[in-house]
Amino acid sequence: MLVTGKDILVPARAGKYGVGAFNTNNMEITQAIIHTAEKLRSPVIVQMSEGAIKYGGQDLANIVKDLATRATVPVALHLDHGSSYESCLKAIKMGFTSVMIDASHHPFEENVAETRRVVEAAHIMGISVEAELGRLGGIEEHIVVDEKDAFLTDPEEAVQFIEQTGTDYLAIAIGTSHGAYKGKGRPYIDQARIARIGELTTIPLVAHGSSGVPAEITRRFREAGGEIGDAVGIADDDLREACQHGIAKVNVDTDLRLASTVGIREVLKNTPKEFDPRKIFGLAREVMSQIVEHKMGVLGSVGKA
Ligand SMILES: O=C(COP(=O)(O)O)N(O)CCCCOP(=O)(O)O
Ligand SMILES: [Ca+2]
Ligand code: NA
Ligand SMILES: [Zn+2]
Repeated sequence: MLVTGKDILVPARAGKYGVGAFNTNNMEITQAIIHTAEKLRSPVIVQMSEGAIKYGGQDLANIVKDLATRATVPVALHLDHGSSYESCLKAIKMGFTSVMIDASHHPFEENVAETRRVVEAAHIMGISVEAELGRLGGIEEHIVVDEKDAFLTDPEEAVQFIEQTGTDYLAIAIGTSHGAYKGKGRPYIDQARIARIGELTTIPLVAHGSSGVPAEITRRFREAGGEIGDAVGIADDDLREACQHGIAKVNVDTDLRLASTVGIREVLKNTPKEFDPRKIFGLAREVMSQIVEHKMGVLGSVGKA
């Protein structure tokens, strides 16, 4: 059933488990996410960035909404990294049941003001809101936040921010970053900071940049002709621990990008005579489903629907 993000995340925070928020850009990715959630009896969030909306538009949103509505588990359709009030309202008009207003690159007061506007409008329409305080390293949706400017979320500021905005859940900067290159060795994640914010707040917390970039996937990626450097993602144990301290929404896009590319490259490499799109995209869907299954197991959302 199609529900709001709050319907999914409030129980997750209370139950100390994480719910995967997986980005989609086409039908096969959407099927891999929602069919796997049904198979595992797991709630799930399907999210579209502004880039995905540009790419798939209402067509893609309708595919997600239809699968979500017919799904036997709770599914929310979420706008990822909404860059403006207008963008959030447009997404709500398209049928999204959850929207992120990402104003975290603005000074505190501006972020509060922009977030409040979205919260007021979204709540009138029964839609829940994700806001962000603090900056991830790496490439943010609209700006490059280089390491020295990246700043982690201040726990006391987070309390103020939540009180002043009424946001339903909060993305916090805890050392993670978007993309396949999250650092050398074991990427840094500030568990003490998560725990502190979790102690001081009650709303669900959101971890961006949570792809694990599994070694098996990068090995297959190279093996099938792809080129990727020493990519590394967040360790499964670090994600598990973060969900014990208040992280309830866990954003994953890169792992699905890598998995779908592995599937496509392997078909093209191993069966050069193949040109049936169902074969070419079918293996990608299968590899992505395996990734979604693994992630739901790590986060503890299996059987929670
Ligand atoms: O936190 C994450 C994903 O983190 P990850 O990179 O670790 O998977 N996200 O919010 C996904 C961001 C995707 C935006 O990319 P496009 O604009 O190209 O659609
Ligand atoms: Ca941001
Ligand atoms: Na988001
Ligand atoms: Zn993100």
